[in-house]
Amino acid sequence: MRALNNCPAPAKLNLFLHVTGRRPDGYHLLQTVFQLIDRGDVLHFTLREDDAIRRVTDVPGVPEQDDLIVRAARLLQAEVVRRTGRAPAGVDIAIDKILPMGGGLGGGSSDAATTLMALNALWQSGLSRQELMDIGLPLGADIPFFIFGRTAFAEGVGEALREVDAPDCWYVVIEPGVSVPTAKIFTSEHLTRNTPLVIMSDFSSHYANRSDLRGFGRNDLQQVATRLFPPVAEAVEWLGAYGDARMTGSGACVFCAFDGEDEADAVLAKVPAAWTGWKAKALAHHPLDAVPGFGK
Ligand SMILES: C[C@](O)(CO)[C@H](O)COP(=O)(O)OP(=O)(O)OC[C@H]1O[C@@H](n2ccc(N)nc2=O)[C@H](O)[C@@H]1O
Ligand SMILES: Nc1ncnc2c1ncn2[C@@H]1O[C@H](COP(=O)(O)OP(=O)(O)OP(=O)(O)O)[C@@H](O)[C@H]1O
Repeated sequence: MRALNNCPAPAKLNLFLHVTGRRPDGYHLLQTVFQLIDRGDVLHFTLREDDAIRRVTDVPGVPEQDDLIVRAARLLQAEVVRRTGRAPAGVDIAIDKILPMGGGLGGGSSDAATTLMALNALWQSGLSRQELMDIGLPLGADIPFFIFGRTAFAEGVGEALREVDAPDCWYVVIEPGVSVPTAKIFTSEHLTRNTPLVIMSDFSSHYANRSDLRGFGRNDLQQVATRLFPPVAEAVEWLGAYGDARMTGSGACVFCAFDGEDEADAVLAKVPAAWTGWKAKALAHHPLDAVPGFGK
């Protein structure tokens, strides 16, 4: 096998996100539910004759050497060298980037996760899912989730994952047109860091017969982000007229759940022209999950 084309890197939504503490290294302890959705970037991998790792698509604002895709590929390549004493073939990586950066949709993390899974298959390196998750975590707190590949209740900094059921619903997502730097939100003096712990079954029982999150949890980062980025506040207020609108991750995107596609379409038709809006369906599994060799 010389190439793997059309590898999906789906986005995630944080259905709720509680900040429950802070570690001595400054990272925050979270409780969240990660939901995969059927919208994302698409990556293409072609092996090279030499051992170079190259991103062959220009991504505005992200130099090749800083790209999480390239950094993830290098880490896996180094791990293969450590295990076998031989460098695997280099790779050209192309990306169809559609997810906004600093959108809270986990785009960069998902790209990196797909890279680790695809190269594990192309190089036949045989690493387990857990080993790939361990390689990814230092690059981004959301990477282990994308490799885990199921709707997940997450704790720690997002790396302690348990599969959980969530409704098979539709989401309307609004991109308010700003990019939110995650670190700026977490370092704010206004961030509350002491939300009481919930237990996973609280979430499951709340969600048993409904798609609406109303009454369960919140996104603790939202208060800080809406204060710093007024367009995020405007999007929450606008979408909030149709249901429980919440921010995902550290923002900027805002989402709301709907039982049916028709309801989502009706709201989407009204999104003000100044914003980008789209719908997506909840995914219970990562689309690469069903492909053999991507992690075992
Ligand atoms: C907030 C979430 O979107 C929830 O899904 C993610 O945990 C953020 O993940 P991410 O964008 O991949 O962020 P990272 O690159 O890991 O971290 C960026 C910065 O955010 C802060 N950060 C991030 C995650 C976390 N649990 N605590 C933190 O304090 C740290 O200052 C870190 O330097
Ligand atoms: N392949 C990549 N795609 C997007 N961003 C990347 C990539 N590689 C590095 N980055 C950097 O990571 C930053 C965060 O991008 P990303 O799209 O993951 O944010 P996000 O959706 O807010 O993520 P999260 O929900 O994890 O906070 C970008 O601003 C960019 O500088």
